Amino acid sequence: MHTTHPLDANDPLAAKRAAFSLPDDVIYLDGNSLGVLPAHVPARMQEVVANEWGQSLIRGWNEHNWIDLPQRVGNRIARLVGAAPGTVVACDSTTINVFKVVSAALNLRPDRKVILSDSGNFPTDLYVAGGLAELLDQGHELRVVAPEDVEAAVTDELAVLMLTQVDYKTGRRHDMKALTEKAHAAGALVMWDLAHSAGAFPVDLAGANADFAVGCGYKYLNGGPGAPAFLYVAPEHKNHVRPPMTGWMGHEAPFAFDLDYKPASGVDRMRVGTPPVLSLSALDAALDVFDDVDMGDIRKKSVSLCELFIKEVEARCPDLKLVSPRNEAVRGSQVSFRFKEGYALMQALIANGVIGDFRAPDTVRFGFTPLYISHADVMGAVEKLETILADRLWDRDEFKKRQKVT
Ligand SMILES: Cc1ncc(COP(=O)(O)O)c(C=O)c1O
Ligand SMILES: Nc1c(O)cccc1C(=O)C[C@H](N)C(=O)O
Repeated sequence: MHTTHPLDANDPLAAKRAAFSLPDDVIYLDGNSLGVLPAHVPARMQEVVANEWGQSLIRGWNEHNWIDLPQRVGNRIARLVGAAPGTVVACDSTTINVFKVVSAALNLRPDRKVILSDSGNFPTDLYVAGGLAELLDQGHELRVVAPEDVEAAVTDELAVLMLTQVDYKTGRRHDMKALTEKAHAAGALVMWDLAHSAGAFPVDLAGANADFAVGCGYKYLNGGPGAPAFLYVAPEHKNHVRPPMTGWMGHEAPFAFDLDYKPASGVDRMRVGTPPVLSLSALDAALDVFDDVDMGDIRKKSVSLCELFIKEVEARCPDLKLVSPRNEAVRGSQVSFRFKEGYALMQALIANGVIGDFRAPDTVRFGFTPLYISHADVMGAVEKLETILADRLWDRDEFKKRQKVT
């Protein structure tokens, strides 16, 4: 196993690894699916559970300002995705936020009926948009084209262009600014799913003029399994959108217990019910690791890690075929390869301490999270990969048996 690599010598993020609790015997290349536990989070959670909840009880809503956690955490995420304060709220799951945002966007384009997306989108986004079109029963259509055909498919029929910036399987990255501009020129609104972008590289929602965005709290933001997600509404829409879920936490005065619904001003109207204080507190604490980090440094190191991985795998594991873009400019922070027995290969890798994941039918996927992964880890992972392939260690029944969650 490599313990040092020359490219790690001047890494401005090297010290960050100590801020995470990583098992010693694991090279973790799956932070794009579930981020790593920041080392200070357990103590913070102990404090929240034992003192905030345990001692303050119901008084905690005021004493610890639990009620504003969605905005406070939202504002911290806003900084990472190039959004102004007061435009992001941390709430619900990404799936639910897709529903809320697409519905609100359709409502702003009542004369148009087409939602355009691509076949590289994460299925939940497509399921939700298709389901919403059915539910509305007003003739809406979800149109799905190949990722490379999106630009040409933008027409003046579009109400909403709904895209995930980084393809979860291949790591291919859409040009957010160019596609947003194109959609706006056609009179459409745009929603970006930043699940594989937020915390992975600099995102500039305001600079791209995006209308809406959603994203996950448990991937590169390290908020823990099932962490709350976030949503963004551009300043020009945030006081006009009509939320589809008119819950009391999106009301202008929830504690007036008024019988009539009046939306809160700003992005708060997209909140629905009581915030999950424990999970939001974990996400809030986890975001501390970004406080003194330059997202430009994260991107620089991410590119370097991905380039090294691609170069070494292609040189040493010729049976693997690269599916990610070779050009870093159109790639996120993950690298995928195709291998016929990809599932068994990934299980063998995991059994040997290298954790990535598998996406059907034949893709092995490796996420590179610069806050806690080094170039030495990349070399260590490639070495295991090379041995497992050379010795056909994947070719065992135990590695071929599918698990419930892959
Ligand atoms: C791009 C993308 N969008 C949405 C989701 C789903 O989010 P959730 O299951 O947290 O609602 C995921 C991953 O699960 C994803 O990768
Ligand atoms: N959310 C997940 C889960 O609950 C279990 C296993 C994986 C996930 C994921 O996040 C998958 C992920 N969005 C992906 O990019 O494939």
